[in-house]
Amino acid sequence: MESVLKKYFGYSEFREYQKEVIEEILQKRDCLAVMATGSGKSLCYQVPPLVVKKTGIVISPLISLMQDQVMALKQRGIRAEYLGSAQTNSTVQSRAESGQFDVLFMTPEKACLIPTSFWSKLLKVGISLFAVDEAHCISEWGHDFRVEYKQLGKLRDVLFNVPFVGLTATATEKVRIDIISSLKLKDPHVAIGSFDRRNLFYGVKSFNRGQLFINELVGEISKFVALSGSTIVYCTTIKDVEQIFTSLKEEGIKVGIYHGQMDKKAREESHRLFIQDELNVMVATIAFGMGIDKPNIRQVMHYGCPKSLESYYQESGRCGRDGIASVCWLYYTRSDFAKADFYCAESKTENQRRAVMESLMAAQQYCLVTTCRRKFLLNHFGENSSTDRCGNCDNCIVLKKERDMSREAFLIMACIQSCRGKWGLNMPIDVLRGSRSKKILDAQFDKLPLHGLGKGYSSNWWKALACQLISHGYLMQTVHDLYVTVSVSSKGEKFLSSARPDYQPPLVLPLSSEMVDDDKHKSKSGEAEEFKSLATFDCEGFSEVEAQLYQLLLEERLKLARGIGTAPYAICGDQTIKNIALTRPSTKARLANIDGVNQHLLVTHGDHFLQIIRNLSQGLNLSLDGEASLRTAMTRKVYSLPNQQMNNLTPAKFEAWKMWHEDGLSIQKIANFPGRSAPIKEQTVSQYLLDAAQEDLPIDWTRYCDEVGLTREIFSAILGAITKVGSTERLKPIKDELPEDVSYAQIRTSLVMQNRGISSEVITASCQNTWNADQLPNTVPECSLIPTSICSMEGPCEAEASLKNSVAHCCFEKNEETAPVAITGGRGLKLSLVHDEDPLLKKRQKVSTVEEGSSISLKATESSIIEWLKNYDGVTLSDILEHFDRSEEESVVDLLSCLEGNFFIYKKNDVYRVM
Ligand SMILES: Nc1ncnc2c1ncn2[C@@H]1O[C@H](COP(=O)(O)OP(=O)(O)OP(=O)(O)O)[C@@H](O)[C@H]1O
Repeated sequence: MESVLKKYFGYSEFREYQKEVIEEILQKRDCLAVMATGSGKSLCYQVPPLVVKKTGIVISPLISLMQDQVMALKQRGIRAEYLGSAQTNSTVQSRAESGQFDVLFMTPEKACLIPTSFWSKLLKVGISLFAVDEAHCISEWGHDFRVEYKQLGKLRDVLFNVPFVGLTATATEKVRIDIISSLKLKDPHVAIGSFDRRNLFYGVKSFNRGQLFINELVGEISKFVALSGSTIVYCTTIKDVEQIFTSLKEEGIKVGIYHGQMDKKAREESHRLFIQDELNVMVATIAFGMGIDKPNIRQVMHYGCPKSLESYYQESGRCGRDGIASVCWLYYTRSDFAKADFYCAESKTENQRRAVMESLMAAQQYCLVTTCRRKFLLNHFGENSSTDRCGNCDNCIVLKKERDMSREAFLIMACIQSCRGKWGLNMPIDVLRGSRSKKILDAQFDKLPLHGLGKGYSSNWWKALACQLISHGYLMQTVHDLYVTVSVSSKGEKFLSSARPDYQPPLVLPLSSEMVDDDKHKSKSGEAEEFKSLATFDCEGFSEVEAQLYQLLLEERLKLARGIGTAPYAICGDQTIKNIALTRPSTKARLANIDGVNQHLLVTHGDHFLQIIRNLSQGLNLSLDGEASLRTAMTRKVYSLPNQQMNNLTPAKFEAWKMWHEDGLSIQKIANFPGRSAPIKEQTVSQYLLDAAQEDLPIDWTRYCDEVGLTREIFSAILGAITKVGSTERLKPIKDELPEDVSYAQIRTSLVMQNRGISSEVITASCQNTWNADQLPNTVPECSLIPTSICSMEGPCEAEASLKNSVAHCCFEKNEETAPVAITGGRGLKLSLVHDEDPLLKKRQKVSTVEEGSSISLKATESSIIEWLKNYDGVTLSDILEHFDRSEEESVVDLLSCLEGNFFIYKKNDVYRVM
């Protein structure tokens, strides 16, 4: 699974829920995945076909959506196609039935109408899964019910034994049950993710219709586009779409238009241009909907309140699908809330009308809340938010002004009560504002003592206050067929009973933006200032030139995409480009290591990318393979070899020694020094230093032992193992005598120290390892067996002394279930102190077990490494070095880089695996 993920998608980690769903599908279990938009549901059906190498069928509701997905999959080297009315290639169906595609998309109509012979032929070659994307369309309770989806359950009997998978981003419990029964899912694995889109900022503003506001909006959008990229502006009417489109166009912005009255061709063209980044902004009605699969939309604006919170969540959720910070702004006017009649027009029953009204009320409430908007949204979808302040919505980041509104609250609540709770908000507010309309006179509300007492505030101000009182539980709304009434709740009654016209208990409430505007507490420019920071490019961790490089790389990706007629995001995501701008890889191996770089990208465009990175970095004076902190701290020096004769010291070794000895760099820093074509292993650097020592160059042994983690105890154990083995010709038998966590670097160091007569006294006593005395290997032999050079050392260290008193020939073997077990009496048994929780050690253990007894020295070649790696589920570099012990570490590392760069192998957590 993981090699498929890296090879085809370029990612190194699965996201939450992906792995479990894929594993269940591979076990042939039916699944239902309810995961937020952009959470990565597609991967759940894209990976299994590539793992089992059998076609996966995916039902998708829209041709445009299928076409975009096919385009993106092809860019990853995945054999994908679609079947549906728009498919002009007549060979697709016959190629599909012989299993020539990894992923085959179909409309529900096509899946139901295609002859059964198609399925039987395909079943013969094998079907890995039958996935139904946007599965909520199956349910009449869902917001996008599609009658053709209902028929899909029939295929359950035809595709017996094929795992069925339903995927959706929005599903209430009712819809979930409907999906399971309609698709006839058998004991499905249900994965329900969070609806929280943490990378999305939510904000709401009220506005007054008119060109003045549109100009302001256009200004905001152009600032945003210049910094951050794609924006969608959703409008509630075609008139608004046209007006905003024209204004943006006049401003010189690359803008597209999309609505239901355009002809199909024009709509498709608009869609294509936006997807391919040829347009920066799309102004559209919600007709520009479900088919948008573009992951790098950075902003979704709603010009007008949407009809429900469900549709708002869906529409706003189209931004930031790649996980990068993105923003969702909703602009509303009070008149948006009076559209119930319009939205209810198509509802036939009272229940349906009530549902529409309730949805609209929830959207209205979302606009008006002064508390955390994310929490409000999540609560609406039945999910609890872990915090009251998300820190990523306007209400959380802009401190709302608060003030005591007890008098105003008293007035409106008392007035609602006086009007006997039979009205919506308009009547009591008109009464408070002193209206003498016919309705008021007829009801004799002009006689009420409260009449005219609220003249000082606008009608919208009172509505905003009422909304606050609703969300704080003082007032409540009741939905009737086509109207809503507002009444005082028991909490409100309590407040009223403890208040008098001249005294009210304090009631401090935050001022919503409408109230602030009305109160004239805040200037217009003040508000613009507050939100300015949100429309900035998210350049965390970027220097100014790196941000420049990022923009240039985006342009290069666009050019490349144009050249091959695809969307830039299909080549690689924005996050991948960010990582490239930050690390500026100089070799294919380094490029391959970047998250999001897949094999197809590397093979097809790798050289081109490397060339661009090199040129652009050079132009901007940025080093390649950069690590910000190191890069600024130092520049790479060129060392020349001293004149003296040093047969075994190559320039690379000498350079490493100089960097360590003279510049004081650690082994780790030298290994990762920027400017290398690829980082070398720390073991390689430590070996270089040992080689330098053998050439009589001075080494600070105390510092060196500290860096390679050689303690006196380990040193002593190694000497013991050397004596026991009786030869230093090969390191493996010595290593086998030692605990797993003793490294080759430590063994080599001990050998060189032994050769050069360096005493263990040089090792700082404080350099302790974690072995307990009773865990220490009891391999220290009788003193007489220790080679003279060791015996000549000045006095044994504490550990050596304690070892001498221990029982000889006692060792530990790894017990899979429990802690290490002591086994006595064995001869030459392996000693393996295993930390059970460390999976890497387990892997090494597996390898060394297999290798036991092997005494043939092997040389590494590309094919021998691959062949050998095939036998294991993950092997570390030291395993490889141990196995191919006739090859120099440096050349093994080079070979591995090469294999990695060509996607034959991949590395994760320092473990190598075959693709
Ligand atoms: N494991 C992963 N690591 C990094 N990125 C990922 C991973 N899985 C998916 N993505 C990326 O996340 C983005 C959204 O994924 P995807 O299109 O599958 O979302 P989705 O849940 O299907 O959304 P929607 O409901 O809108 O269809 C894509 O750009 C995808 O490449």
